[in-house]
Amino acid sequence: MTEKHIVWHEQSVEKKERQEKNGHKSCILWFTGLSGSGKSTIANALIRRLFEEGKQGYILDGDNIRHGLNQDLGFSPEDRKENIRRIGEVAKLFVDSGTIVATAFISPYRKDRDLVRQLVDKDEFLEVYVKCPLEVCEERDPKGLYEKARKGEISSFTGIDAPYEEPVQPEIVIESDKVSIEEAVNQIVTTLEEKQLLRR
Ligand SMILES: Nc1ncnc2c1ncn2[C@@H]1O[C@H](COP(=O)(O)OS(=O)(=O)O)[C@@H](OP(=O)(O)O)[C@H]1O
Ligand SMILES: Nc1ncnc2c1ncn2[C@@H]1O[C@H](COP(=O)(O)OP(=O)(O)O)[C@@H](O)[C@H]1O
Repeated sequence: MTEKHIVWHEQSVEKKERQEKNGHKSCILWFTGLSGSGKSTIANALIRRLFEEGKQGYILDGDNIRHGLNQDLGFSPEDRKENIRRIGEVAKLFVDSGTIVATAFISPYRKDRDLVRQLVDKDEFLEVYVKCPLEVCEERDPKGLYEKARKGEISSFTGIDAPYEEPVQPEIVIESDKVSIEEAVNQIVTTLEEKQLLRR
């Protein structure tokens, strides 16, 4: 690789100072799960709850990011890897800004998720597995994509003809076919409290 003449610049305001000002720690809540499992719905309900309690939160959502930052990427394993790598780097910047960032990407490959985990401190990454049987996701089919995938109109669709690797030791498991959206939010808030992330 050619030498890159670039130097890391420290900022005048540190992460710790931002966290102190916000009154809570910052972290990545990495939602993963099949399309239609409820990642986006639960992340939105959570960030709304945190917002109403005066906490700084933000969502990075698969569909939105693929409209802009990652519009050059498709759904091959290599493109999904690059998708997750870039999101990981962006999420890390949000952590540095003092924000609780919720990311809602299928992120089907364990290795790609683990690479993001390694980007931040140990207590700054929480994997949130939104577990939901394929049949339930397919029945929900909020965007009609499973139907298209079954008809062969979309190829390499996760759960149909592309793999999803379940997390091995996620910090949080939400069984979205068994708990309500509100219960899911409570479950995440409880974990954040237990890990002392909602305090300075
Ligand atoms: N082939 C294929 N496989 C899976 N998903 C597909 C595909 N094509 C389009 N979509 C739509 O894109 C959303 C998933 O994007 P992600 O960036 O989360 O995917 S990944 O993490 O890179 O695997 C996913 O959105 P969610 O339903 O929010 O998960 C789909 O709406
Ligand atoms: N307990 C639940 N948790 C999350 N979503 C649920 C739940 N029950 C039903 N749903 C519905 O399932 C769909 C999930 O879609 P979405 O949040 O876009 O999933 P994803 O982001 O994982 O693709 C939504 O239409 C949502 O209203």
